[in-house]
Amino acid sequence: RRSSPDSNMIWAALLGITGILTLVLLFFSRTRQENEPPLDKGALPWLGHALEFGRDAAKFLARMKEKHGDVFTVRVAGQYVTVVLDANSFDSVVNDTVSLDFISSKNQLLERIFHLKLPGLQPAAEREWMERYFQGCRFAKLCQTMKANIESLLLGEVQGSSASEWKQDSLFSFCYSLLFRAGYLTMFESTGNANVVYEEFRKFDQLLPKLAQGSLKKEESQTVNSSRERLWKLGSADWLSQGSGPLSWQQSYLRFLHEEGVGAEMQKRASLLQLWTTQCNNGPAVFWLLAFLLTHPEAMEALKSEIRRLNLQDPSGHHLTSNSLELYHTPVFDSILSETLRLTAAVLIKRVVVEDKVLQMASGQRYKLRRGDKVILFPWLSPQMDPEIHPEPQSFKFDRFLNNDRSVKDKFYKNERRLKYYTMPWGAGRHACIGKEFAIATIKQFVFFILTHFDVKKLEPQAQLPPVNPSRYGFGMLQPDGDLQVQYRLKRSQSET
Ligand code: HEM
Ligand SMILES: CCCCC[C@H](O)/C=C/[C@@H]1[C@@H](C/C=C\CCCC(=O)O)[C@@H]2C[C@H]1OO2
Repeated sequence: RRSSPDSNMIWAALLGITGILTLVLLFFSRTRQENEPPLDKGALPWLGHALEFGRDAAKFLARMKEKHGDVFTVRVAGQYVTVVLDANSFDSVVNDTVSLDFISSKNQLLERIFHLKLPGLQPAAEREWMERYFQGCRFAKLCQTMKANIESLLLGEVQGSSASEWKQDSLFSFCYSLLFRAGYLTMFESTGNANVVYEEFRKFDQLLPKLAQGSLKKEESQTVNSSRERLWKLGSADWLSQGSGPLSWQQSYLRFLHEEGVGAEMQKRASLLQLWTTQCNNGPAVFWLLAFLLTHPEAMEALKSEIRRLNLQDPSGHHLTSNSLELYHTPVFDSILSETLRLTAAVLIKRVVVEDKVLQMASGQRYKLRRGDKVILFPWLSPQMDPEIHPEPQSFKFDRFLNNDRSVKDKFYKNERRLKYYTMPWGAGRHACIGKEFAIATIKQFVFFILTHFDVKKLEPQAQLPPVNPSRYGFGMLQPDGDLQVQYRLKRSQSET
């Protein structure tokens, strides 16, 4: 069959265009330059490693570390991301506020996840406001109210059931729901319907990683949109028309935003951001801690014996208040919490390179970073799961952070160098967690109350920990895929009083 002159011309044009595109791609395509980290662009044009990264960031980054070492650059959806996994060199990332910027990448996420734009708001002013709130009298009041809410919600769970009757529940749902509701009543609306907000919040939270990565399916997108709308409505608080009582944390925050010139619509959206930021980690943290205790009897026994030694009473015979509980030395509990967070806190620390930078490694090596690229740390992989720092890193060892004399162990080494960052659940530098002390106080209150007032056991004695949901790597506390069935009841001595 003979082709017409027209189709010959079309073929020639197509070939020409393809040739030009190939030349342009070759010319502009990125190659590794001298003194730059190893470059791994992945097989897919433009997308690079985006799919593998999104599916399971921990697995992907571990594979790259195996291939390239502690520093490398990968292509992820058109972006070049340099990953730094040498904990001895973290300071040159977390302490650099000149060449590296946190805000622009955070703002992108805020817009995508919460439809939130706060152009007039100074991030430093907001952070300062929050830091001040989590100190002194207001902090003490928050701890007290949180303690009261935790206790009444926990006791509410067994109200009406007879003294020795075991109740059954799924541990993750139980912990997340209870801590969310206690946190909501403490910081947001003390008279609100925390159950309804929690149900909606979970739908949103479950899809948040996919929303952040832009990989939602159509029906998931609809769920997220309607959940977000409902949460905006449920969570909007009016700080102006309140009576004479003290403002809640949320109302004070909204008043602060108003004074900074933020309008009502963005205030409502910022409220949801803060609801997520302040409530998404405590429940999962307590779940993992209790799940480790239930699957490691020696850890449970060590903690119970520490609690018995405290006697949980002050010399005047009164039960401990939340403040005095914080004052007690609880090295075993502290070690168990650190070990829990080492295994299950998995935030990605991300910065944008705003001017060309030389990354100074502890080894003396220097790497050039290009403006416009991103830099990330993933402390879960390194230092938290590094076998040179923490032998048998996959195992839960309740005394990993204890010295032989039961004092807190804080000396860890890599390559004979003492590490500043041997575990990093709270982030580091100018953007580290603001609520750390409050979170620790809350987790301690919850765990101590449950162990002193309830009997708790696994439903199936042989049951193991559920696996991790791999889509959560990078988004704060990990969550399980599945759950752990447990039984609990009020302790005899408590039900008699
Ligand atoms: C186990 C519990 C918690 C863990 C593991 C945790 C962890 C973190 C981490 C790693 C960051 C920094 C993320 C980054 O560098 O991008 C962060 C930020 C933050 N956390 Fe926490 N957090 C917890 C609980 C809380 C609680 C209870 C509150 C408040 C009530 C809170 C308030 C905040 C706030 C406001 C920020 C934002 C800081 C900023 O943007 O500058 N966190 N948290
Ligand atoms: C999702 C963006 C909001 C950031 C708010 C705040 O600065 C951080 C709060 C962290 C948050 C960390 C989770 C995700 C960060 C996104 C990682 C990425 O850039 O891909 C969560 C609550 C706080 O601890 O864990």
